[in-house]
Amino acid sequence: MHIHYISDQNSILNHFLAQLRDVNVQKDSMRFRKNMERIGEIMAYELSKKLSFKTASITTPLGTKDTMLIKDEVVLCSILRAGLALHTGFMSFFDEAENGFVSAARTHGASEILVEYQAAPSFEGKCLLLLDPMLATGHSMVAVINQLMKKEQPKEMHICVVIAAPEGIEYLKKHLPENIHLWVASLDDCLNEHKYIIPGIGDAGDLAYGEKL
Ligand SMILES: O=P(O)(O)OC[C@H]1O[C@H](OP(=O)(O)OP(=O)(O)O)[C@H](O)[C@@H]1O
Ligand SMILES: O=c1cc[nH]c(=O)[nH]1
Ligand SMILES: [Mg+2]
Repeated sequence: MHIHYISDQNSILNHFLAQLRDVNVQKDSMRFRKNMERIGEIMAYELSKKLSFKTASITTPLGTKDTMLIKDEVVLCSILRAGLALHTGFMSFFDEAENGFVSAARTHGASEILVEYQAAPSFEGKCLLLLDPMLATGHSMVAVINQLMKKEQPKEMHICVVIAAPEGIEYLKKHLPENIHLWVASLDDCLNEHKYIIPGIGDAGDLAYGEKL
């Protein structure tokens, strides 16, 4: 697996991550969603550097300019619910991307994953980006990928997460093909006994959309 840490250099990304984590700022769920979106935009920009490009000739009012434009067909697929705000950020940069949504529910203390809902376009031969802010045990991500890959194979797969636990990364390495890319904004310390990332941010879905029953 090729792992890319997008916060290995200090940048304004640190501010957005700090606000996501800060218990006082977290009370403002609109800011939480906005920061998730902004991190999606930054990650989309960094990831775009690894895509395939082709030359295009652009006509200006005064001449023409050869420019390198993205050749890959991009499909964005987020995991419900917490992936939605991140998805919005990616969409605002990959404006021609097709979009898919898959549900994953952690049951029995996060050891079993229910993947019940799937609405995704064909990604055969395309560049598939899987979006979820949290990679904790990695079980949700692997369950979703196994479900999606039953029928089709993308040309390239990029997993995009904001906060990752080392346990989740090890799980992906064990259960997914080697040629996958993993994009991470922050690598945190470990999981607690409830499979939450420490120090993490808490429950990303609840912080963005409110507590569920
Ligand atoms: O790596 P794992 O241990 O599988 O955990 C990560 C999953 O947990 C969170 O979703 P959650 O189940 O809380 O659903 P939600 O988005 O509806 O809150 C998160 O957004 C991931 O999908
Ligand atoms: O820390 C965690 C782990 C899983 N899901 C979350 O939202 N947060
Ligand atoms: Mg949740």
